[in-house]
Amino acid sequence: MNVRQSHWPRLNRKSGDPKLAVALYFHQKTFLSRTFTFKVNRELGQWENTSTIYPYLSPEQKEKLLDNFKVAVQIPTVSFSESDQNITALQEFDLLLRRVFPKVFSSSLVRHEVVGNYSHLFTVAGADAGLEPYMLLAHIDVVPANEADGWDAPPFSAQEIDGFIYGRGTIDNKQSVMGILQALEYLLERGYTPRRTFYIGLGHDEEINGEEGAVKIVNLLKSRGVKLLYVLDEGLTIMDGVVDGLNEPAALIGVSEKGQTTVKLSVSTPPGHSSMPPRESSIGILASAVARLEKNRMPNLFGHGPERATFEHLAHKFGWSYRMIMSNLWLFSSLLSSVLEGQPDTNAFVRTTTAVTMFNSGVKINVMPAYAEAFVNFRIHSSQTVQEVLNLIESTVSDKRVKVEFINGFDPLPISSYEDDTFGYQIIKKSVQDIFPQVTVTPGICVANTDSRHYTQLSPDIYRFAPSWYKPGDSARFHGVNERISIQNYEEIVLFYFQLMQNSDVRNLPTLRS
Ligand SMILES: CCCCCCCC/C=C\CCCCCCCC(=O)N[C@@H](Cc1ccccc1)C(=O)O
Ligand SMILES: [Zn+2]
Ligand SMILES: [Zn+2]
Repeated sequence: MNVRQSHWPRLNRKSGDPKLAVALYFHQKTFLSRTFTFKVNRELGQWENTSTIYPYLSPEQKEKLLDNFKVAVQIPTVSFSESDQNITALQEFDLLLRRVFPKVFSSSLVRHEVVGNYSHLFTVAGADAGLEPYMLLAHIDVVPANEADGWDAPPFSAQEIDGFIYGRGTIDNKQSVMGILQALEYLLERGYTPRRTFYIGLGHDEEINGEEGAVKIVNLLKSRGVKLLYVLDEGLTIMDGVVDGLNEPAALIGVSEKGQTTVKLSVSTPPGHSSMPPRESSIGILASAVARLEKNRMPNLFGHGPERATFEHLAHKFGWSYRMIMSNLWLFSSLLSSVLEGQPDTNAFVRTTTAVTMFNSGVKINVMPAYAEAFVNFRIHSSQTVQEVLNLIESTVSDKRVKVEFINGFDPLPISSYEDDTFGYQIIKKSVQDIFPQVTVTPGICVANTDSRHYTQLSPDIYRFAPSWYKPGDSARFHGVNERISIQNYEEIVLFYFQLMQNSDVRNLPTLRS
């Protein structure tokens, strides 16, 4: 029997997962020499009987939450650069939050503080001060968007097309900002008193490093001696149809995020008349170096980081041909990793990526340029370090005329626990399964960075996930054109946070049935 039935009747559309553990031992030099366990979600035992408010939205609530979300998307809270943000929009956003979430801002249970001028910290007091608090994060700012790049609707219009709301921030990350507060608003309206204290941190500068928002919130919490049971921020999503051979949707909970480093390559040559050019120009030398970096990608490290666990958890969900490949990785690992490196999003999962993002040179068409520079941004796989990547860059560039300068960087983030007895991971997993019963939950690695990387001193268990649906073609919407979310998905997101806040109120996870 699925014991959750008694507490969440509607939510139990999925039957219990089968118990299955098959361990295969391989003897190759790569990760395949380690145990490869086909670990299927184990059904957890009896959940504590807390009084829960049923996750339901009335037609009026659906209409209201959509209106609120649209207005949020219409406010252009753009971070242009570290020194250029749309301050007026951030102020307007502050007023919006106060207007549309009256319960949150008036409840005696909620303390609201503005941090770093435009970020927000909410402390929601739990009835049992003995329980360790948790924290939900999201960010208000967005990257710039230009309609002329090919948007089907103006990027700050929140226009509705075929059941989708179009606009910058709809999946990065106003769906979480508004979804979290909307869920809390509805819970408070329905008389909810949390048992476990929780924090909500809404940063205003995530897209430009989070120094004024997340970093200041962390310092404030540290000064108060706060320790967090878990942290949940934006990050991975529900993947549907993105991975070849995987026929069911999978919610990937980011248990870590990649590191990154940016280097500047530059070449200086004597300037001169373009009618008597040297054999190689500064631009040509630099272009060759950049081309070598693009051509000689960083090694495919599939299996050396948490992506191995992703495939372990998903193995039983693949079609038979892929299952056979995964059951015989000693033979087929290079085949699988070459499939993964075939698409930009899955490629990002298996290696340190190389992105040439800026290239500048030249002043006049008949003057040989004295100087050329390029910036290359690397996102570092979990099993590598900044130093190792820098060494590989030097050996690939391998041209004394090209100066390689380290601009900034940080190593991949620690890997948070995703064990059966890890509170945060299991609560997020249960909340996903409550709202999305058709979805398999698995750990993953977040390929981009989030504000949560500033929280490592407050908690060892940091997760990066928001339940947006991610389908083929959607990778181009992040920071790209036609960013959008379906209306149904936004409602699901509100319900997910609604459920997460209540699920987090259990004192302990159920003990596992043997
Ligand atoms: C097996 C399946 C593999 C699928 C893998 C990949 C799927 C990718 C899905 C979603 C990715 C969304 C990432 C959302 C978070 C975006 C956050 C962001 O943009 N962060 C900025 C932060 C930053 C960092 C440093 C300087 C300035 C800003 C970023 O990382 O650039
Ligand atoms: Zn984001
Ligand atoms: Zn972003």
